[in-house]
Amino acid sequence: MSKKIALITSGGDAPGMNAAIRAVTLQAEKYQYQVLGFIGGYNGLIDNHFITLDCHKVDDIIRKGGTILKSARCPEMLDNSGPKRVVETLESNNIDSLIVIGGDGSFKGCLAISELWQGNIIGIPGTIDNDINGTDQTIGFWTAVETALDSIDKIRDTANAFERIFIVEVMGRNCGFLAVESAIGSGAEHIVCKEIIEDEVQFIDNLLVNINKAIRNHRTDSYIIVMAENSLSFSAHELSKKIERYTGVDSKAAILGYIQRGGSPVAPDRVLATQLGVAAVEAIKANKSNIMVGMLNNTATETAFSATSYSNTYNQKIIRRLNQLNFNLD
Ligand SMILES: Nc1ncnc2c1ncn2[C@@H]1O[C@H](COP(=O)(O)OP(=O)(O)OP(=O)(O)O)[C@@H](O)[C@H]1O
Ligand SMILES: O=P(O)(O)OC[C@H]1O[C@](O)(CO)[C@@H](O)[C@@H]1O
Repeated sequence: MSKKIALITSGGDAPGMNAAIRAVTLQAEKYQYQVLGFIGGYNGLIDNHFITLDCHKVDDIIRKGGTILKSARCPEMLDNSGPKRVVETLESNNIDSLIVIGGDGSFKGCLAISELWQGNIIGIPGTIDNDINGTDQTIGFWTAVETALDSIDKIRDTANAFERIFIVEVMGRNCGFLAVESAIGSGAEHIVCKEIIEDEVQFIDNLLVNINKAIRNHRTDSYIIVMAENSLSFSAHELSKKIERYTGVDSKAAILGYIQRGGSPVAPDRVLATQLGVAAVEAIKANKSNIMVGMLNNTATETAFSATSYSNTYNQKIIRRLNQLNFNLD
């Protein structure tokens, strides 16, 4: 049966989104399904702004960062008018399926649409935060870790030269995975993320004592703390000042910011994006709806949108991961 698929990228852009767009388009062509790529996330669906995707449009985009369909946040989706206008666009174009590449916020948008529309809605997890239940990794995560490692390695050089303490803040919204893998991969001395903080005052007291001890014992020339954004009630700069006052050692903060969202996707992101793009079209072919496709333990999985939100189970997952690798949590 012929199908007409609407495709968007939504929320924070992530390296590998283009690879997923390519995979959806090529797999759809295999079945002679048509794919309309709407521009700028849900805004494109509200404004009926799209391009037709085919093998020529997705040629050579697998290695490119960003998203050829653009992405955005769309506040209108948070009240009734947004989903209603999306459905008007879907119906006026005779679309029967919608694929959304984005984070768990985007999947809440899918749920809102599903209350008004009977078509097949499939999600593909794309966000650098890796904050989605139902997949071990999200598209873009490993590229963001690589970018963070590249920066932290450079910070280490100057930190060693000046024997300084550095706080390196990474993204992640409210999730510590990006901080965890960046800290482990860079050989950082410490990590700060919400999931390991029970009592902030106590946590900071321990941190200060540990840094002081390490510095007095000359265990390392420099001391790097990888901190997830939004993990404390104060900024990375304020933390560096506290540390400097306590230890008497020069301390600096470096906020990595948006560079983590860019760049050519690394191999694991390209491969995951390709697998999930194909899986999304297969799910449509099998007449499935309201699910996100993902990979758990190298096995393709499907998770109801309602179960994709980042949850407290991740606290345990993060602590286990750090303990497994003998990472200092005190
Ligand atoms: N509760 C909701 N109901 C309807 N739509 C929503 C809801 N939450 C988010 N959306 C829609 O999804 C868009 C993207 O959500 P959000 O900004 O949370 O990013 P995300 O998809 O979680 O990705 P990332 O975390 O990588 O930025 C929002 O701008 C909004 O249009
Ligand atoms: O691009 P914006 O809207 O400033 O959003 C930034 C947020 O998006 C992300 O890059 C992806 O969710 C987060 O890590 C970060 O907190």
